[in-house]
Amino acid sequence: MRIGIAGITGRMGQLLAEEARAAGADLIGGIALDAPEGLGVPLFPDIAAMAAAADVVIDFTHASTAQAHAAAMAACGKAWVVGTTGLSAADEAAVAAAAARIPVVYASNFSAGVNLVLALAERMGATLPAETYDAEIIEMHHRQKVDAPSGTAVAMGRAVAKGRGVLLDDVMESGRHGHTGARRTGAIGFAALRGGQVVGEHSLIFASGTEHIVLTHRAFDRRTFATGAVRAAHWVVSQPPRLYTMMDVLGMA
Ligand SMILES: NC(=O)C1=CN([C@@H]2O[C@H](COP(=O)(O)OP(=O)(O)OC[C@H]3O[C@@H](n4cnc5c(N)ncnc54)[C@H](OP(=O)(O)O)[C@@H]3O)[C@@H](O)[C@H]2O)C=CC1
Ligand SMILES: O=C(O)C1=N[C@H](C(=O)O)C[C@H](O)C1
Repeated sequence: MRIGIAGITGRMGQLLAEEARAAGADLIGGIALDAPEGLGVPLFPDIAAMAAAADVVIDFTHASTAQAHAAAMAACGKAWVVGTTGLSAADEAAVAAAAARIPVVYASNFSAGVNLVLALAERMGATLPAETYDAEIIEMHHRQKVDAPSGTAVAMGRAVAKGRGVLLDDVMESGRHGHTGARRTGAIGFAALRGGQVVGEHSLIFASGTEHIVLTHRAFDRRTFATGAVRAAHWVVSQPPRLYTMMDVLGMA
């Protein structure tokens, strides 16, 4: 299988290149915003040129690329694994539109552990009444991270909202500051911390007047995301056009 990597110079891109090779794939090269000389892998001028030479493109770049990459991938007709976070509603609509023509796995987190937490989060949302259990999500990441709250935190919030039969957009309270008033019943709260080189930590808290339940996931090595994304690439390349998640790849959907 021929894999191309969008964002090959990045923290994730470098590990994706290692993991693609370790999994026996043919790493055809990558693209970056401003790649240095002597990277040791072929660099393509843009995603369309790379996709033309690949069977599947793994994309961990920046949200600003999402709409252009979606259009280029749909036109090329190749499979696409998207790990970029911080996508707007319009960006996500563009990814979904591309998935009408090509198979796409789009996931905010490719670790198996987080995807199990997402399944549990939906179940807890469905089971624990919103009137009694306040849902709050805390995440911490490295100082270089550019989007907040993290894609994983948003996915956790969406899972809880789905379990409660509401839309996250209608109940999200993010980054409280100043005279906020009392907490709204049924709100799902978010707090984002940034510092040092934290790979990724997420806690989902359900707090009632008499008990707290906390689900915590800690990633110690971002290789867990890279191995998951390469696994998704091997899986998606033989799937029909559709928008898939990592839960589909893991057989948890
Ligand atoms: N879904 C998941 O499991 C995970 C998702 N992520 C997400 O992946 C993304 C990348 O993270 P990370 O590797 O830490 O970030 P980095 O900043 O380390 O790397 C970003 C990469 O994207 C490239 N890039 C940026 N803008 C463009 C552009 N316009 N066109 C082409 N390439 C571009 C950069 O190129 P250059 O070096 O030239 O600037 C670089 O190669 C983030 O959105 C992050 O949240 C991260 C970890 C896990
Ligand atoms: O930017 C990161 O590093 C990470 N981003 C993803 C997210 O936004 O959830 C996944 C992981 O937490 C690391």
